[in-house]
Amino acid sequence: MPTMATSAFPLIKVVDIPGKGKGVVALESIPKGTRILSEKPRIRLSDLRGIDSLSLSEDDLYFFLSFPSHGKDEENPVQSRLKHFLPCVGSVDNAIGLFETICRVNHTCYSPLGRPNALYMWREDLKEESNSDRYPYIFRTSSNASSVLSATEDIAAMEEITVSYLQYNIHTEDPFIYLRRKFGFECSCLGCLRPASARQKSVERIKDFRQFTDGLPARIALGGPLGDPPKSLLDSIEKYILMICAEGYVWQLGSCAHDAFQLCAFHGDADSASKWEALVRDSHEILQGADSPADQKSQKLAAFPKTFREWKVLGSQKLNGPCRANKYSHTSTQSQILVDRGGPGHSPQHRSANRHCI
Ligand SMILES: C[S@@+](CC[C@H](N)C(=O)[O-])C[C@H]1O[C@@H](n2cnc3c(N)ncnc32)[C@H](O)[C@@H]1O
Repeated sequence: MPTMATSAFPLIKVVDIPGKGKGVVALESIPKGTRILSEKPRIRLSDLRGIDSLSLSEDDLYFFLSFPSHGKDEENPVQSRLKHFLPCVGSVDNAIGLFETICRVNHTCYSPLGRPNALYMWREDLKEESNSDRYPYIFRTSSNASSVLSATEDIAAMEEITVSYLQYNIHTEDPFIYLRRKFGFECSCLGCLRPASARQKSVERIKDFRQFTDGLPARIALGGPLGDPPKSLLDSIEKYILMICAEGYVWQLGSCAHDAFQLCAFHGDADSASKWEALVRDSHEILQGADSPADQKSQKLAAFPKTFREWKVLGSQKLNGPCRANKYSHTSTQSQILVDRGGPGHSPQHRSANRHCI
């Protein structure tokens, strides 16, 4: 497998990774936000059904068979492998591709003990070439589709590059069980090596988070004497942000911080609203790129919170910017992140009344 040695991309290499088959490591440090690689598929199918009639060259068949298979012996060896490539081959039109290097990237779960340091996505939907030097991870293709691998963390030289096959969505099922059922392998990331009881506690916290966020828009909009006092709701939002980030899902910070922004904007607190939305913007910059519509919207709201369409609809009240959630800004590294295993309300700091907020 080749080392990628072009000036456009950082140096990476496919190597053997104990217990996982092959994997990809960085040969130099890669700053967060870097586009590590964009790659066109080596083999592309319009959908999975095409696999039966696929005639592979000898080279391609050899390549296919170099991937691990978790299928039963009687299964078609190509098909049984394809099943396990699926996380990295989806596209907007459901076409399937097999990528020389991107398909070698292993998985890490989001957990209190770690998280992936990269993300890949298929950028077929974007039709122009990127002209952004500042945000090179935005890849736009004008012709054939590509899959793009971007660093979501600073990656050290010789560190393995991993993604989440479940993308950055939160899952309310134990990922170890889900991955075994769906992709046929037993994940050996640090989160999955925890005892089942510890993994189950994470699942419970994630369900609790999901329940809280599902009910949040209604609670924010209710406001006034019938609803939660806005300060205490804001406090709860921050506690849940801390909890879910401690579970490794740092990308949830963006959507929760936007909820907090709305709450402050509904109550006409420009200063606090702006600070919350700055966290949203940071999140979007890494995940979607600074020229994505989502990021441009949050840049504008952070700079001019009063342009929010429902500005001050619930009156005027001084609230708070982030007090501890800013620790999770994506300029932080994993090691700086506080792990709050107690969940909302369990830590004395969470209950402190006179907090100093940014
Ligand atoms: C898309 S391939 C990744 C490249 C693969 N390791 C190889 O040798 O070509 C997915 C397969 O890699 C292995 N794998 C990926 N992440 C893993 C993990 N966290 N723990 C154990 N095996 C993993 C599993 O065999 C999985 O089916």
